[in-house]
Amino acid sequence: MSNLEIVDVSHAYGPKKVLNHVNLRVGAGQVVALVGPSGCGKSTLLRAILGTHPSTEGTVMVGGQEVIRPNRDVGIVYQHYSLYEFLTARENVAFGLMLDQTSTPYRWFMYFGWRKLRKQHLEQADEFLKKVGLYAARDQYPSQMSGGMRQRVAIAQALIMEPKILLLDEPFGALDEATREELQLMLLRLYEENVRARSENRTPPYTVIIVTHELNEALFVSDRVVGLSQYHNDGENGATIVYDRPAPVFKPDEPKDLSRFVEQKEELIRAVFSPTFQKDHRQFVTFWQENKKQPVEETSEVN
Ligand SMILES: Nc1ncnc2c1ncn2[C@@H]1O[C@H](COP(=O)(O)OP(=O)(O)OP(=O)(O)O)[C@@H](O)[C@H]1O
Repeated sequence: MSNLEIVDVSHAYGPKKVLNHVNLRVGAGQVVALVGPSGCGKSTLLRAILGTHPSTEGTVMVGGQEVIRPNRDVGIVYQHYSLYEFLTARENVAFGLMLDQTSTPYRWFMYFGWRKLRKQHLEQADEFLKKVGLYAARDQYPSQMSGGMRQRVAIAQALIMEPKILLLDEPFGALDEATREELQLMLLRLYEENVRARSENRTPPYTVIIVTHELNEALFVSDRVVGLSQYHNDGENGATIVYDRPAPVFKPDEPKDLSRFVEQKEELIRAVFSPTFQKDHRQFVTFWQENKKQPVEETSEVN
């Protein structure tokens, strides 16, 4: 079973058709970069996956369940961090678990049980802060942190809920170049956990869709690039997936060798961003055919 399955999703805002028969299947452990021209409907698609704005047609399934409202199987981190200013890093990360696992009466009337649970949640938060390289700052408040540190906390805050899919909506867009690179490496480190889990026959823990305007970032941090675009033969009825191919996988300790994806970046620019490159939109939608390592049942393609 795929972690995310988008089946024939179309969306319109009144008469304005934005998404046009979008189909996408994402397996556990994939890190998908979602790119596309400005205004093509990336946020609309994310909102349908999140369940805040279900699509006008089609179905979104996460972990085999139809998404009709926000739920804990889908996490999201936005460009502008939304941490609780009055909580430390570890308290911020533990906060979701506390809300999920305790009620107000429980916290009031089961004081000792609550204290014990809280200790466990804070310990779990510490583990996730280690994963995002922020353990040393666990007792700092957001006002004492840089933008990059806050974004790491936001990612740990989302990961601790163990979502079936984590949506990252331009997560590094507000950061300077050097900090952005550090956070990209952090994502590659998380991806290494997926690789390790796969090699030990465990389910890889992190399944991610990252929306980014930066094509170098898209190709660097993901193992699959999906292009959503209105530039295709039926574009007047909205954007659809016109590109879906594997991306090169980098290791965090390797040099960032951009030459490994120069050709693919040019292909992506033509296939997704060029208004004049007329094409059958299936031509570059070949991820499952190309990725032979996936189980057989995943190879029948969509769209
Ligand atoms: N609530 C809304 N009501 C009407 N039109 C909307 C609404 N939200 C988005 N749109 C329109 O739908 C289209 C897709 O918007 P969306 O924000 O999903 O695109 P996007 O690809 O995320 O854009 P960007 O890359 O610029 O963030 C745009 O033309 C936008 O103006």
